[in-house]
Amino acid sequence: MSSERLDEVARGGVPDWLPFSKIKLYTNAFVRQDGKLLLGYKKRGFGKDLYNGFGGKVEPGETPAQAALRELEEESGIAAPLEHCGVLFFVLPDLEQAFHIDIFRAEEYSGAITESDEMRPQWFDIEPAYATPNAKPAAADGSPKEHNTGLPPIPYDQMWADDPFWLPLMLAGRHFAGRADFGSDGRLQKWWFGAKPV
Ligand SMILES: COc1nc(N)nc2c1ncn2[C@H]1C[C@H](O)[C@@H](COP(=O)(O)OP(=O)(O)OP(=O)(O)O)O1
Repeated sequence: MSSERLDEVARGGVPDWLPFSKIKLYTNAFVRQDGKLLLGYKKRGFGKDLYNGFGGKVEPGETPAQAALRELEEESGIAAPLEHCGVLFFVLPDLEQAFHIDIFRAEEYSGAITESDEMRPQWFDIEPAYATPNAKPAAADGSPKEHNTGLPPIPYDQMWADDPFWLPLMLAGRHFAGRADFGSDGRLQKWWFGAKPV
């Protein structure tokens, strides 16, 4: 991401950021198509039982973009023309390492979506009203709105607590960056998110 200033989108929590002694590089990739967002239900390991994009550690000798393509294929069976759209940094109290995560997105894919040992892929509705957490779909006259896709909404209540801050930015086509520090209860304890001006 360029050094252009970001507009602050959200900030909150306690005064001080958590310390960390090591940074590990990760990726996370999101594919959307025809009003749908593909997420994976994590079946094991870190983030088990949460929905997320497809991603993991950047291996030695790989660029983040190469790692993102590899992880997407390994975890969901598909290939996609991924574009970099954001950077996130997370610190958890019980982990020595901090997470530096390059986020990628694509609007098309090839191959057959396939469940892996790690992830069970599932499509969700990204009807604009659902792009923000807790939003209820409504027509212009206020009546409940039919879904075009018939799919469930993005399951923010089964995702990491940071996701409601930046996922809507990604869905809106913004470039973003942010940091979130977690408490030992799994809740956010301090956060900041920003996006490139539109
Ligand atoms: C702490 O907050 C987080 N929020 C979100 N939205 N995503 C996160 C957070 N912390 C980690 N992640 C992402 C980063 C990666 O995409 C995955 C974790 O990757 P994993 O540990 O599964 O890495 P792999 O290389 O696939 O692991 P294996 O060794 O099991 O193959 O979560």
